[in-house]
Amino acid sequence: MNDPSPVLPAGQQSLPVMDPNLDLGKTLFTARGLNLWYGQAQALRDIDLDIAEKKVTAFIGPSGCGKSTLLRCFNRLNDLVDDCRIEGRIELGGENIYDEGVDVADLRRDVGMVFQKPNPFPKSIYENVAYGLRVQGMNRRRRLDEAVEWALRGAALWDEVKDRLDESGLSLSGGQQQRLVIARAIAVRPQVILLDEPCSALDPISTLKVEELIHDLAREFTIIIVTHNMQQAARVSDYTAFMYMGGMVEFGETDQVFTNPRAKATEDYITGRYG
Ligand SMILES: Nc1ncnc2c1ncn2[C@@H]1O[C@H](COP(=O)(O)OP(=O)(O)OP(=O)(O)O)[C@@H](O)[C@H]1O
Repeated sequence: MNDPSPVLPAGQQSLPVMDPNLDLGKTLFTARGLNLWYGQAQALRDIDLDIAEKKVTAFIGPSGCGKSTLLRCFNRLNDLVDDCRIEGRIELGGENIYDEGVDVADLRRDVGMVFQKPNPFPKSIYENVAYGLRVQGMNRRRRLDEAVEWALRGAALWDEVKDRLDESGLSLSGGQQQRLVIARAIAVRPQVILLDEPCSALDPISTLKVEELIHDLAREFTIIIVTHNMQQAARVSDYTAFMYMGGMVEFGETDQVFTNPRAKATEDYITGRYG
């Protein structure tokens, strides 16, 4: 019988996941030996991965391969899942974020997250963005005004909402809501923004706006994005990680992964042979 697993080309027993010539520049996260189980089911297997600072890294792969699970490891969101067990380490600034004593609230402030479906609070546009700043103790109106404007400009939304800041965030279109949520995430000036399929609920024009935004945000923030959309990964990311069945099959510069994949499984996936 032929090998039913497309993870490795026939006859190839192991493949260095990372391109040996890859130069990531400064790395922000270093994940080593990461394994994760939901109950008895293993969802991540021996993941080693470096995330470059102020670049966009995309996770791609077929449904259920573990992309969102891996993304949620970077802000310990999986801690909230009963029965989830994690082994291995992820270092941020030399410190293992899974060490006992790490303040998870601090970590999540430093590593913001935006989900698939826009989720503004049922509050005004202004208060949506000011929320995290108020939690941090910023109360002076002038400073809040400046920070809200900065975040809305950063999320490419200011011009569309500057005259309606007191209206509900829920009154915005889906694409505007997603940019509002991005403004809320960047307002507290995290180092990292995790994006879990941020465009999958958006129309093509809103998608384009958010993609342009991702590109601009990478000047200031480190971005990790999960996407089903391979064209999107190719358009927005500097580095791409291809996952399959909980494992990391290939990681490299996005151009290389899409034009000259090293693993046959990557090639099969990006040419649509499975997915
Ligand atoms: N909270 C959970 N409890 C139990 N199992 C889970 C949980 N979340 C994910 N899983 C399982 O872990 C595996 C990986 O799921 P994950 O959502 O990370 O994959 P994905 O690649 O992001 O998938 P998709 O592209 O469909 O969103 C799947 O088998 C999924 O059923």
